[in-house]
Amino acid sequence: MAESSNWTHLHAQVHRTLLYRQILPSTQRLLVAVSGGQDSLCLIKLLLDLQPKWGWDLAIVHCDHRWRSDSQASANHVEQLAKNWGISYYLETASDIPKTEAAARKWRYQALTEIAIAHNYPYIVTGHTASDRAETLLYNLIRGSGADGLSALTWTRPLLDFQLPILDIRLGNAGDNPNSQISADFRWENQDENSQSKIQNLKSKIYLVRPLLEITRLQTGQFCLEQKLPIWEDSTNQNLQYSRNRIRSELLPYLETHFNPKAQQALAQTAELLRADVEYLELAASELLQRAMSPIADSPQVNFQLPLKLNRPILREAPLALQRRAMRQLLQQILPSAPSFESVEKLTSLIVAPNRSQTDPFPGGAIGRVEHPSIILDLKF
Ligand SMILES: Nc1ncnc2c1ncn2[C@@H]1O[C@H](COP(=O)(O)OP(=O)(O)OP(=O)(O)O)[C@@H](O)[C@H]1O
Repeated sequence: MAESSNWTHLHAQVHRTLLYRQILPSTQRLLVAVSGGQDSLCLIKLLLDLQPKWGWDLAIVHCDHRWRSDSQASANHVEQLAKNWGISYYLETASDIPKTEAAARKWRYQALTEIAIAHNYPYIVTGHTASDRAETLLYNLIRGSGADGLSALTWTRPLLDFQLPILDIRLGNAGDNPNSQISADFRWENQDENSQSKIQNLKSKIYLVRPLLEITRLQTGQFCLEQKLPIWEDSTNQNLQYSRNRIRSELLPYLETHFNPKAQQALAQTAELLRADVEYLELAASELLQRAMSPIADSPQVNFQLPLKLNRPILREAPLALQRRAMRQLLQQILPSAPSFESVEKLTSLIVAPNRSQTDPFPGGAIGRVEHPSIILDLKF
C-alpha cells in the first residue's frame, strides 16, 4: 500500500515493530486467527494493508467453540469478511463443546496448529494486545506467580510445547467431525512412524506470533471505528464471572483512574522487561543444572531417569535465584505435572540441609535425600 491517507499511525507502528523484531519474515504464508472481535479485526486489516510491502500470503482461520448461540453466525461473518478481502478461510468447529475457558483455549490452539500443519502455514498470527499482556500480568500476580508468569505473552514462540498426544486425540476425533477441514492424510491414526516424525518436525517449525503487543485495546477499538470494520461483539466478554473480564472492565479502569492513566502500557512494559530477565535466568539455570547433574552410572550421558544425583557444592556456589530455577527445571522433567512452589522449595532446601536429610515424597513418589556431598532423587531409599 502506498503511504496514502489510509496509512495511519498504527500502520506505521506495526510496520516498524515488524522491521525491528523480525517476527514475520516477508513472503511467508501467514495464518491469521480471527475471532471477529476488535483486536483480531484490527490485526487482519493492518496485515492486509501492509501485505504489498511484505509480500505475505494471508489466510484467516476461525475457531467455533460452539459456546454461544450466535457462534455460527459469527463464523459466517468472519467467512464473509475473508471472501470480501479475497483471501482463504479455514473454519474449525468443536465437536464437543469445551466446558471451561481453559479447555476452550486448549482446543483452540490445537485446532490452529492442525490447520497450520495441514495447509502448510509456518506462522499463526494472533491479535493479543498490550492490554492482554497487562491483564495476564495482573491475573498471574494475584495468583502468586513468579517472574515467569508475569512475563507471559511473548512476541513469538515456537509451538513446540504442544505435546503430540494432544494432537493425537484431536486428529483421531477429526474423522468424526464433518466440519473438520483437516484432510485425511493428516489424521494421526493414518500416519506411519516416518510421517509422524515429519509432522513433529513441521510442528517445531510453526511459530505463534503476536504483532500487536505494544498496542492497547483502546487503540484497536479506535482503529476499527475509523476503518469501519464490522466488529462481532462477544457477549461472554461482559460476563464478570470470568476473572479476566473483571480485571479488564473493573480492575484496570480503577488503576488507570486512581494510580496511573497509562497503567496498561506500564504493566505491558514490565512484562517485556521481565521476559528478557526470565530468558537469561532460565538459560543460566539450565547450565547450572547440567553441571550439577552427574549420572549415577558410568555413562557420561546426563538424562532424567531416576535415580538422579546432584552435586551440592556446585549448586551451593550459585545464587538462590538460579538454585530454585535449576531445581524447578529438574522437577519439570521428573514430576507428572508442573511442580508447585512447595515442591521446588523442598528440593532447593536440600542444597544446604544436613547430611541424611530427606524430603517427603513428591507427586509421583520420588524422594530427595542428602548423601554427602550429593542430593539423590529416587523412588525409595
Ligand atoms: N474463536 C477464535 N477463532 C480464531 N482466533 C481466535 C478466537 N478466539 C481468539 N482468537 C485469537 O486469539 C487472540 C486472543 O484472544 P483472546 O484474548 O480472546 O483469547 P485468550 O483466551 O485470552 O487467548 P490466550 O490464551 O491466547 O491469551 C485473538 O486476538 C485472536 O487472534
